[in-house]
Amino acid sequence: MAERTPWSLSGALRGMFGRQKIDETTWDDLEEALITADFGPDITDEIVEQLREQVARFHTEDPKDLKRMLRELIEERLSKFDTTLNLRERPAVTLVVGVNGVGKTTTIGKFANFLRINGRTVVVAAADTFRAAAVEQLSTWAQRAGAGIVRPQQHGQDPASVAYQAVEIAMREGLEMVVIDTAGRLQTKSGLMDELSKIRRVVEKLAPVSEVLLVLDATTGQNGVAQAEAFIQHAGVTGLVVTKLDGSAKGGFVLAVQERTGLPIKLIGQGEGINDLAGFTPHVFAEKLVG
Ligand SMILES: Nc1nc2c(ncn2[C@@H]2O[C@H](COP(=O)(O)OP(=O)(O)OP(=O)(O)O)[C@@H](O)[C@H]2O)c(=O)[nH]1
Repeated sequence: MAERTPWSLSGALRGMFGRQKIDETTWDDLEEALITADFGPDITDEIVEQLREQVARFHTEDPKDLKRMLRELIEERLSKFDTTLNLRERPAVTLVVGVNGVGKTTTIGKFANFLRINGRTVVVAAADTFRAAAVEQLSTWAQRAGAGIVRPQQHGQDPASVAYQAVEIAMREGLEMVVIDTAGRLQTKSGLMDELSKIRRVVEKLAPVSEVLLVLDATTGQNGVAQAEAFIQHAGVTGLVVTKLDGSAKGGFVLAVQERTGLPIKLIGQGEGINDLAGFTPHVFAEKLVG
C-alpha cells in the first residue's frame, strides 16, 4: 500500500488520544472525527454507542484502550465482507463500470500491471468506442503493463462486440485474464445502463463474467453510494474499487459504502502511478485508518 494516507484519522484523533482520561469531550471529538471522515451519521452513532458500552463494561478511562477498541471495531465491521477477487475461471473476465472520471481506465491499467506482475497473461478491451482519447489512454496503459489490447475497428462500434472479440481472442490464444473498460456513464441514463447489461449478456455467450467491478471516487463521499445502486441493478456488480483515496480525507467512506451497498471492496486506488493499486485488507486498512 502506498505511504500517503491523508484518509487516516490519526491526525483528527491525536488531541483526543493525547489526553489523560476519557471524558465527554473525548466522545464529542470522536463523533466529529468520524463524521468528517465520512462514515455517515448512522455508522458514526453506532460506533460511538458501541464504544461507550465497551468502555463502561471494561471500566477503563484510558484513551489508549479506546483507540484499540476503535481499531478492532472498524476491522471487525470491514471484515464482514469477502474482499477476495474471484479470478479462477480461464479466461477470467472482469468488467469495469462506473460514472465518468472516477478512474476506470487508470484502474484497469494498474490492475493489468498487477496481474502481469503476478505472472498472468492479460488482454484489455477498449469498449468505450465513442471516445478516441479513451482508447488511446487505455492503449498506453496496456503497453506499460505488458497487456494486449482489443480496440474498436470503427468509431461508435457496438461496445459489446469489442468485449466479445477480446474474450474470443483470449480463448483462442489461451490468455488468462480479460479486463473490459466501459464508457463512463451517468447512473440516470437508462440507455447506457442497458448497454452494460448487453455487454454482459453478449460476453456470457462465450464465458462467464467473473467480476463486475464498480469504480467509485472516494472524494465524492456519500453520493457514491447513490451511484452504486443503479449499477448494482443494471450491471450485476460483484465488487467495488475505491479510487483517489490519496486525495481524500474520507477514509470512513470505505466502511460506509461497503455496508450500505452490501458489496465488498476488492481494490483501492491511491494515486496515478502504475503501482498505486492495492488489494483491500481490512486489518491493514483499519490500522492505517486509526493509527
Ligand atoms: N489521485 C488519484 N488520481 C486518480 C486515481 N485514479 C484515477 N485518477 C485520476 O482521475 C482522472 C480520471 O481517470 P480515468 O481513469 O480517465 O477515469 P475514467 O473513469 O476512465 O474516465 P471516463 O473514461 O471519462 O469515464 C485521471 O486524471 C486519473 O489520473 C487515484 O487513485 N488517485
